[in-house]
Amino acid sequence: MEKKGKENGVAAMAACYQRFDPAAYLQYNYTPPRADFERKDSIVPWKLACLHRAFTEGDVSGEVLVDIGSGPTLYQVLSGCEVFNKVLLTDYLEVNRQELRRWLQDEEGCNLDWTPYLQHVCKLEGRRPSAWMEKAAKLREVITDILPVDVHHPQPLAPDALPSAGADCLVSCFCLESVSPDLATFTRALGHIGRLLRPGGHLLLIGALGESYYFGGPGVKIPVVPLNEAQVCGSLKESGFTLIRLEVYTLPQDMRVGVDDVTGVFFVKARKD
Ligand SMILES: C[S@@+](CC[C@H](N)C(=O)[O-])C[C@H]1O[C@@H](n2cnc3c(N)ncnc32)[C@H](O)[C@@H]1O
Ligand SMILES: O=S(=O)(c1ccc2c(c1)CN[C@@H](CF)C2)N1CCSCC1
Repeated sequence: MEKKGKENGVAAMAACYQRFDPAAYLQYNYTPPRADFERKDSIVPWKLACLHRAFTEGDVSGEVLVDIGSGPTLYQVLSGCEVFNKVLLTDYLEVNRQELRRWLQDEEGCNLDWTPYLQHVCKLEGRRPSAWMEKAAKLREVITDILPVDVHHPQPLAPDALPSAGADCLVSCFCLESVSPDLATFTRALGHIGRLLRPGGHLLLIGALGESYYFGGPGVKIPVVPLNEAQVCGSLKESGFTLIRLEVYTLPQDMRVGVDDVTGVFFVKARKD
């Protein structure tokens, strides 16, 4: 794509996000019936189990974990907060950073109660579900910053955001494909965030398969670059990552409720070469 076209696509995407509504987004994706902990085939326990295993199987360690494109959600770091003593959350929009700050500062006005997610991860860790308050306190202790990020910039974070060696681990969920107009831009963005990671550091990536749009609020239809597994693997290789594990979840028919056209979800654990 010639340079002008690439910039236009990214600019158009940024314009869509000016209408993103964190409260609606949380309601569409993170409350029942879509987010159901009781269903055996539910996506939310699957995602939390993928993250729990990835963070606790012994090869992931260090000081600094960065979540790229956090949005208004915290589930991404519920397992990682027990492994890293410095966790950075990041997002492009101030409205999302404000939502995260409200939870972090235990203020009124949060748009989602994360207790069921905290309790579920405590169960995965073999702790009693009532330990969720301790986990919430741990999160509030280790999340040291909530920063602006733009994955389309070669340097997605402010220069002083990370130690010179880079982060030890990155996690990113439903971000890159949701902010990229095409596969080349997705791959470029993956390369940009890869530069935030030290060599040998780990990337945990969760994303949508086969999705071409989602609603980021009432009437806020946001385009998504539809991906398949082969394209995800190709982009990882092209961006200097070695794949450790790829897992795929296929959405049950009744989970396809119109807020998006996602058909499946991938989980990737990879290591930076
Ligand atoms: C689909 S949401 C994913 C939110 C969350 N990680 C999750 O798992 O639900 C995509 C997020 O990407 C953010 N975003 C939009 N443009 C971005 C950009 N250029 N760089 C980084 N993040 C961006 C949006 O603000 C939004 O929070
Ligand atoms: O956790 S999910 O896999 C999920 C969670 C978030 C998103 C999607 C899917 C797909 N569209 C994304 C747009 F970027 C956002 N999930 C989909 C099934 S029901 C519960 C929510």
